[in-house]
Amino acid sequence: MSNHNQHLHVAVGVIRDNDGRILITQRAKHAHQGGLWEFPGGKLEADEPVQQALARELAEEVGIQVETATPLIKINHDYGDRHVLLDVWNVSAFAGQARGCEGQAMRWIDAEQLKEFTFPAANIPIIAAAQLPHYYAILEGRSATEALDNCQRILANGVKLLQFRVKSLPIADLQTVFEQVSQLCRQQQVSLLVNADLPVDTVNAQGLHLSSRALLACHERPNGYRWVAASCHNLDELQHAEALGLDFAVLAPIQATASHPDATPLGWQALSELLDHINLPVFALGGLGRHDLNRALAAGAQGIAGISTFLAAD
Ligand SMILES: Nc1nc2c([nH]c(=O)n2[C@@H]2O[C@H](COP(=O)(O)OP(=O)(O)OP(=O)(O)O)[C@@H](O)[C@H]2O)c(=O)[nH]1
Ligand SMILES: [Mg+2]
Repeated sequence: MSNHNQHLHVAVGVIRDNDGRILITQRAKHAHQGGLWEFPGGKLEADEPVQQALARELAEEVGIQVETATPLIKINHDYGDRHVLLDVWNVSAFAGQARGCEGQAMRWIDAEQLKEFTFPAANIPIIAAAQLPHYYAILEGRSATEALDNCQRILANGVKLLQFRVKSLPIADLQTVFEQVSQLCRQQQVSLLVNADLPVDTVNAQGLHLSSRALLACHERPNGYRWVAASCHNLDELQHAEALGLDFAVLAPIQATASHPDATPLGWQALSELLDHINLPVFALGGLGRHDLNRALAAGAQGIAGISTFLAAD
């Protein structure tokens, strides 16, 4: 029987142990995408809820009992012979000792090692999502002193992903602040993305964050960065970011915000509907706080981006 145009809904688990390592297994040689590495999981049965399928598949394939699972990302991918909806969950607590119940090879690896293994094509955004944290802080400041102070407050809150969006400073001050922020980020293993008018040769940042205008002017992914992200406000911009192969996007505004009083908020429902069409980790931004994380995850987002919410003490 031909599988052509088959639509499969698949429950997939990114399982983490107490050290934050991730479990990967190798697909059987003769299976679809055989021999490649994967995150354990499998097809939903008729009328089976996705979380139940996740628990069943992870028990069958790697012998664990899921205790805590939160949504990570949904991927729609067409392999030509079949269409898959990969419904991917972070499994942060489980009982039992993982083992390859079907005789498959299995490894526990650090998130940064994921790129050393070959996964099916659909997994590229899953890997980015698994490597990214839930919070993305945007650093602003009206003076060098204020920017540096804000940076220290953000890092003290445990943020591991930071966008440098300091504008309107004399170039010499901007460069000095950038150097100081860079150094703090290196010391504290924080990934830094630059969204500022700095001369390219002074920017030794790991990442680049494109404004929506810069995104639309790009025809290919900028070279040489560990992370490239973009600010988006609608489906067109999100699709452009995905087509360029960017690592993630920020979508705004979700709620009303004092910093952009004229912008119409998208709301949670529109966020969720937009994300159903996008295979990219997306942070929700605009009028949100850290307490909105679960709501953002339920809508299919990677997490929360923000400015002021990361300045306040936890
Ligand atoms: N489990 C899993 N499946 C993936 C991943 N990436 C990906 O493209 N797939 C695709 O999702 C589809 C379903 O997965 P599966 O073969 O694990 O389904 P299953 O466990 O129910 O297999 P079975 O038919 O042997 O019972 C396959 O076409 C597979 O290629 C991944 O990371 N994990
Ligand atoms: Mg499977």
